[in-house]
Amino acid sequence: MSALHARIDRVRIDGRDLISDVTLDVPAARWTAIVGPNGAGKSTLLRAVAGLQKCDGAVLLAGRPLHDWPSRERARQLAWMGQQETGADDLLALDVVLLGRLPHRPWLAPPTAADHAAAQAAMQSTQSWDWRERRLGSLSGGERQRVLLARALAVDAPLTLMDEPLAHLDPPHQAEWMALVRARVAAGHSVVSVLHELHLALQADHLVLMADGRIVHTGAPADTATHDALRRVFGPRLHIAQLDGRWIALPL
Ligand SMILES: Nc1ncnc2c1ncn2[C@@H]1O[C@H](COP(=O)(O)OP(=O)(O)OP(=O)(O)O)[C@@H](O)[C@H]1O
Repeated sequence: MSALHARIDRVRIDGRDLISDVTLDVPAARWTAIVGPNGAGKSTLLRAVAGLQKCDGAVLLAGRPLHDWPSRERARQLAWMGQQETGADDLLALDVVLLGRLPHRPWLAPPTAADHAAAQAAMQSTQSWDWRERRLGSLSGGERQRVLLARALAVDAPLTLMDEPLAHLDPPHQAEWMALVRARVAAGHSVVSVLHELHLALQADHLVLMADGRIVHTGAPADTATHDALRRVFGPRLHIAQLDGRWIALPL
């Protein structure tokens, strides 16, 4: 079964169709990367399938319509990491990560020892535990990103959607992020990430390529058809080659 299946006829904002005729199938226990040029509609699609953006269409989460899920259950099933999220700047980093545990406890109940343990494990896995007592707004872009990643991981949801999770991360932490994703997928979880880093997207299990509000190709990152589609969308200067057995893409 798919972790998520979406048929989106359109997303219309201010009289403009930002997404048209999209079918997105997210395989279970796999890492799916969504790529495409600026303005292609990647974030809009991710927000629509997460239920954060109104759309014409239907989204099935683990086979059940998204809007049929009781909200707390849905929040345990689907974790979200958005792009440039604001609003929690005054909170301590640890409290931000503990927000990820909210769906696991009754309304207004204080965090349990298990919640604290999950938050600590998540922060240690993103190397953000050291600044647990610092306010989110005082952190650098990359430090902040690692706290927000820890919050998404602390949910421990079967499906995690991440919009540009690598923004601001230095190369070692990009590699760490990929190892975290791999570990989650090995444990049976599903991950969808919108990425601009094509060299990392090519390490995913499944690639979704968008352009002009549509999905123009889906396939395995190693497939020649996927490479041809990437060059069609990003231009012939995109050089795709193998390095140490992995596919990389460079604009040359
Ligand atoms: N709230 C909005 N109101 C009007 N237009 C919007 C809104 N949100 C997005 N758009 C437009 O929809 C199009 C798709 O935006 P979206 O953010 O989904 O693209 P993207 O592929 O994620 O881009 P990027 O790679 O630059 O982040 C863009 O042209 C954008 O300007």
